[in-house]
Amino acid sequence: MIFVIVISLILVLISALLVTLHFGLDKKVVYKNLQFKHVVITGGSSGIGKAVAEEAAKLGAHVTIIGRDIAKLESAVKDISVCKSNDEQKIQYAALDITSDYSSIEKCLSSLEVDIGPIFMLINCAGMCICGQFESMKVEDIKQMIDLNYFGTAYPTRYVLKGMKKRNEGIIVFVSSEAALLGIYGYSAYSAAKWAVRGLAESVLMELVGTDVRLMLAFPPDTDTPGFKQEELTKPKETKLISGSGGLQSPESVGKKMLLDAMNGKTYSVFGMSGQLLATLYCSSIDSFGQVFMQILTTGFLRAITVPIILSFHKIVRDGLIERMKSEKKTVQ
Ligand SMILES: NC(=O)C1=CN([C@@H]2O[C@H](COP(=O)(O)OP(=O)(O)OC[C@H]3O[C@@H](n4cnc5c(N)ncnc54)[C@H](OP(=O)(O)O)[C@@H]3O)[C@@H](O)[C@H]2O)C=CC1
Ligand SMILES: CCCCCCCCCCCCCCCC(=O)[C@@H](N)CO
Repeated sequence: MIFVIVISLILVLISALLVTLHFGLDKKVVYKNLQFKHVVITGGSSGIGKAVAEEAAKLGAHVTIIGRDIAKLESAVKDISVCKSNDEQKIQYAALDITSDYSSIEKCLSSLEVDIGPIFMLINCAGMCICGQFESMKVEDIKQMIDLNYFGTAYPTRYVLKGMKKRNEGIIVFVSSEAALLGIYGYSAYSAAKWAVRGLAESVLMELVGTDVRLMLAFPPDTDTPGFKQEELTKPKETKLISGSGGLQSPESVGKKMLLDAMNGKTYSVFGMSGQLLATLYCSSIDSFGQVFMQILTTGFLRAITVPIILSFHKIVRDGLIERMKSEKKTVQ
């Protein structure tokens, strides 16, 4: 009996491999340098976005950062300029609220292209997280999560796609979050927006098959940025405990890896063990035969590891509930 099962599994694997070979993998597009290429980074005045901007400047790019606060933009331009690899590079900013209507986004980005040149790389990094139990969240915050994290990515992307497809070159980066790979207590409204970012990315990706334009989706875990420090102030204890188990990265390491992964034609960019684990289970990119083979060998085993982890998260929530009930009783007495 076991012999029959093993033989059938091997036959299934071999036929799957033959069919995969028949269709062939998508062409891998690698961009080796950014010398004098125009790189636009929304949210480039702080945290992860600023770190990516500094890396792009080191690689010789013309860099435009986008944000709302002009003092922050000016000071970031100074810091990014220090990273330039030659004097002809232009480092500048554009003040724009990325939640504005489409025509404002179009106007801003097209004027940047007139000034500096066609956008070669768009990094959609502007975003933020407001945490809380869903029923207690301000209704306007729920909408803000989608306006900023989703539309703030969708609109600039819609604008750059036409030109990139026409020139048959370019890279778009979407910054999602590990919170778009599994639902987490306290991240509801934010997570839904980052999940939408993932849905958009994977569909647009398929629309780019056959071209040399690439789109990469990044899933950072907690990263020690000004935005993260702000979010920690109101984050429920349960969210801190669960989210913290993914570790804390530095914006510099996330920014550097993100930029290199995008230039190397990766579909997903993940950070640390938690990112590897979650992406293997829930994303399963098809970049190489070796990668697919590893996925086939490991996913069952990884599922066995993650089920107890997820259940331990549920225990954190149950413990929090018991603690709150106890303290409510005390205050009544
Ligand atoms: N830090 C973390 O733990 C993680 C972060 N992420 C994601 O990474 C991205 C960067 O986060 P992080 O570096 O922590 O954030 P920061 O708060 O440090 O920086 C956010 C940047 O976005 C800009 N921004 C915010 N709102 C707008 C707006 N309406 N229009 C234009 N620009 C705006 C800010 O400038 P200004 O305020 O001047 O507009 C700033 O430049 C976000 O999308 C976040 O969701 C994902 C996973 C983990
Ligand atoms: C199922 C397998 C489990 C394996 C271990 C997984 C650990 C989960 C950690 C999730 C971390 C989510 C971080 C989101 C950070 C973020 O987006 C905010 N900080 C935004 O600012």
